[in-house]
Amino acid sequence: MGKLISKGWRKRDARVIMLGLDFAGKSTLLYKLKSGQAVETCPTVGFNVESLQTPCGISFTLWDVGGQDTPILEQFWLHLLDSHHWLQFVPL
Ligand SMILES: Nc1nc2c(ncn2[C@@H]2O[C@H](COP(=O)(O)OP(=O)(O)OP(=O)(O)O)[C@@H](O)[C@H]2O)c(=O)[nH]1
Ligand SMILES: [Mg+2]
Repeated sequence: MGKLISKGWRKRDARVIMLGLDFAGKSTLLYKLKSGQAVETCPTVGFNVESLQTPCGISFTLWDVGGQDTPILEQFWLHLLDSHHWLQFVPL
């Protein structure tokens, strides 16, 4: 995200998908960024979505995807793979 906030970046909004194994700390990071505080989390079923704005006016939509294998997560991946719109935000 630091790169997006740097001077040369002109787009004013970004969508970020947070991926990682279960218990890696994704939701903790999401809510820390959102509220500035460490919050107690539960294992994510499906995904959490939060929006936040930096002081310099860049909007982020953060998708925190649960690391555990669930049918909801499978649906999410199918939706992601079906959508070129989302694929452009997946780092390679
Ligand atoms: N020591 C330490 N513990 C952390 C840190 N970040 C998260 N945790 C703890 O790790 C556990 C899992 O954190 P979550 O944020 O729920 O992990 P997650 O990646 O969202 O897990 P899933 O939702 O199952 O995919 C929690 O008990 C957190 O308190 C960290 O930086 N240091
Ligand atoms: Mg989680």
